[in-house]
Parts: sequence; C-alpha cells; structure tokens
Amino acid sequence: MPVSDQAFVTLATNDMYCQGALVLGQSLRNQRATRKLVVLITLQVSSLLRVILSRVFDEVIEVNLIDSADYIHLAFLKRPELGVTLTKLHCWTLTHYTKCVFLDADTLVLSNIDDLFDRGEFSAAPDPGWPDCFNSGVFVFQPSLETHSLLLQHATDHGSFDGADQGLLNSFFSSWSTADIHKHLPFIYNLSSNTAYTYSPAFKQFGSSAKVVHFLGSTKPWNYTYNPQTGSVSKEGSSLVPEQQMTFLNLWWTIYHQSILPLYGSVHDEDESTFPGHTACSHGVGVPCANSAHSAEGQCAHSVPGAREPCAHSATGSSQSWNAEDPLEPTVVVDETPPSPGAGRLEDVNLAISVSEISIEEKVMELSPEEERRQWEEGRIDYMGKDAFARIQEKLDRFLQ
Ligand SMILES: O=c1ccn([C@@H]2O[C@H](COP(=O)(O)OP(=O)(O)O[C@H]3O[C@H](CO)[C@@H](O)[C@H](O)[C@H]3O)[C@@H](O)[C@H]2O)c(=O)[nH]1
Ligand SMILES: [Mn+2]
Repeated sequence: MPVSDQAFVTLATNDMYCQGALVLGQSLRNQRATRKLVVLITLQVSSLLRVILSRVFDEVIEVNLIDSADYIHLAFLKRPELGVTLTKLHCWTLTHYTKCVFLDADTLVLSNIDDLFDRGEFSAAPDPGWPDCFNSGVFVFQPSLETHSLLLQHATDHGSFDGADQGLLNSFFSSWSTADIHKHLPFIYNLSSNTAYTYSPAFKQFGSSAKVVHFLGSTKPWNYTYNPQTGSVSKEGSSLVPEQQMTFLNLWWTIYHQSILPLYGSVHDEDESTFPGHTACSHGVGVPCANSAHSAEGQCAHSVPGAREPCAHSATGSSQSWNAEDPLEPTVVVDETPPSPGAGRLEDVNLAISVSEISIEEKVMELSPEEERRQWEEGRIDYMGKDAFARIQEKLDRFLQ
C-alpha cells in the first residue's frame, strides 16, 4: 500500500547531479517503492530538467540558499564550500512527511528498501573509509524544524570536520557509533561501488545481496561514456575500473538509456511551446555532439505535478524519441538552436548521443555581460570560477591601474 506521509528524498543542485537523481528515482520506481519520491533542487537547475524531474518524482522542491536568514546567520558567504552541505540539511524542513530516507543522487537502488522505514532517526551505514563514522549518502531521518535549526546552529558553532555534510552530521549525531546497533544500517544499504573490492571475499559472499550501491568519490556514472550496442560503459578510459564496479555502472547506464533519455524526447514533443528552442535531429555513428537549449525560464515549482508511473520505455514512439527497442535505428539527439533574443539560460549539460556512444557533458557556458550580471544579482555566484576572489581582484587591479 502506498504511504503518503513518508518519502524518499534526494538532492540535485545542478543539471549534472540531476542525471543521477533521475536514475535514482527511476530505480526506486522500478523496485516498487511505496513512499513518495522527493527531489530538492536549487535555482541553478534549468527549467527543462525541472520538467523531466517531475516525470519521475512526486515532488520537485526548490530550496533557496539566498533568501534564508539562516544562511546569513551562518556567515554563509564566508564559507561557500558549505553551500551544498547546508542544502542537504534542508531535508529536515520537509515536515509534511513524518519520516524520510535520504539518498545521495549518486546512489542506485537494486532492490526494494521500504523496510528502511522501520528504522528511526538517525540510521545510516558505516563509512568504508572510517567505519566508526557513518556515510551520509543514505540515512533515515525525521523531518523537524527544530532539528534543522539545531543542525544549523551546530554548523555555525563547530563547522564541519570535513568541510561538508558528512563531518557535520557525524559530529551532530555523535552517539551513532555506540548507542544503538539498530541505527547501524547494514553495509548492503550503502555499498560503495569503488571500495567493495578491498575486502573481496566479503564482496563475493555478500555483494549479490546489495540493495543500494553508492558511486562515492569524484568520478560519477555520468562521467563515463556508454555504448548502447554493447550495453556497457566504454572500456576506453575505464580500464582501471574493477569488474564489480563495472557491473553497477552498466546497470546505472541501462536505466539512463532505457528510461531517462526517452523523457527528453517526450518533453520535447509535449512542451514545444514551453521549450521553443528545442529541436531534434538524427545523427549517424560517431557524430560527436548534440546540445540542448531552451529559452523558457524556470518558474519554480514548489511542487510540479507529474506522471507517477514507472517510465521505462516511455518514449512516445515518434521519430524524435530514443529507440530503446532497436538501438540500430538512427538515433535522435536534442540539438542546439540559438536561443531567441532575450531568452533565458541554456542547459548546463550536453547530451552527446550516437548509435554507438552516449555521453553527458558539462557545458561551459559563455554568458553575455547582462546575463552574468543578472546571475550575480540573483545570488547565483560562481565562487570557484569566474567570481572567485582572485578573478575579481584581477579585475579591480586592472580597473585601478
Ligand atoms: O555539486 C553538487 C554536489 C553534491 N550534490 C548532492 O550532494 C550529494 C553528495 O555529494 P557526492 O558527490 O555524492 O559526495 P560523495 O562522493 O558521495 O562523498 C561523500 O562526502 C560527501 C560530503 O561530506 C557526502 O555528502 C556524501 O554522502 C559522502 O558519500 C550528491 O549525491 C548530491 O545529492 C549536488 O547536488 N551538487
Ligand atoms: Mn554520494
């Protein structure tokens, strides 16, 4: 029976992490999850991705880093690296749910995990790098504004020993390692795909019971290239990937290929008026790249209503959809057309699709000075890139010369 006051929750602060969130959401649907699916997003997520997320998730909720007084209290601007961390903490504000399970966007659900809702706050699995700490990629929690503000207060007072949410949560829920063994989730609920092999006999014994795999670390599934004809991540550049991880990477990509890519086609078909910049075209083998662009600016959906059914093979069947049944058919890409004058921003991802290769690339955006200024004024500040202190100082120095 569906339970409407409990939810699986994830987070995606940009279009790249949205790709992970989509596969995660779809994997939960494939495993017949009986709880609501919620994705937290931030302003940076494009309107196209918001629509696509709404096809997989029950709720797409924008959390705003800038307007919240809490972040100002935290002297947020002095600790930009805490941004994503603080965004994860927002899950405690989902008080229309009584209990939730948070899953990182780089996790993949392999079998039904509804039994996690039998556990209480704060339940998590050990971190493979330091098992007296939990890994914050999968945890059971109870939304509460009080806990949320205590967490923010803790961040203000103590910071985070790893500069991110895992350190903060471990010092906040510091009795996890000793107090209650029931709050230790078995490792199969958060199996790190790249460290499992360090104890390979255990992996051999228990690996097949894995329920959630976590692509922890800097290389994520969407950083690989996939060959839909072989059903496998391309070997090139992945020769160092251990065999066990390869299996999980291929599973991730199978879901992406079969269930997520068709959504791009169907959104285009249905929402031509919303995304007038979108066109689709076919390319042959090896054609390098396709871009997507649109000109509609995202209205943020506190909650975007969307399809609730599993969307495997949900391509609408027109020639503009990915042909999952017959990968030898000419493939379809979402192509770039110049946005109309005064149009909104482009997507932050390129989908490069050909018969033998699919890849997802981060788009390096060249913004007009007006657009740059607008982003700055909206608080969308690229601390690590063009708005980094060193770059601004350079500009000031040039100006003052
Ligand atoms: O630019 C980003 C970065 C992260 N995330 C979200 O935050 C999660 C954590 O980031 P991730 O790249 O998955 O970190 P990990 O490689 O898993 O590293 C570890 O360290 C992180 C920081 O402490 C913890 O959040 C993770 O749970 C822990 O597994 C992601 O899955 C996303 O849900 C974004 O939305 N945008
Ligand atoms: Mn992660």
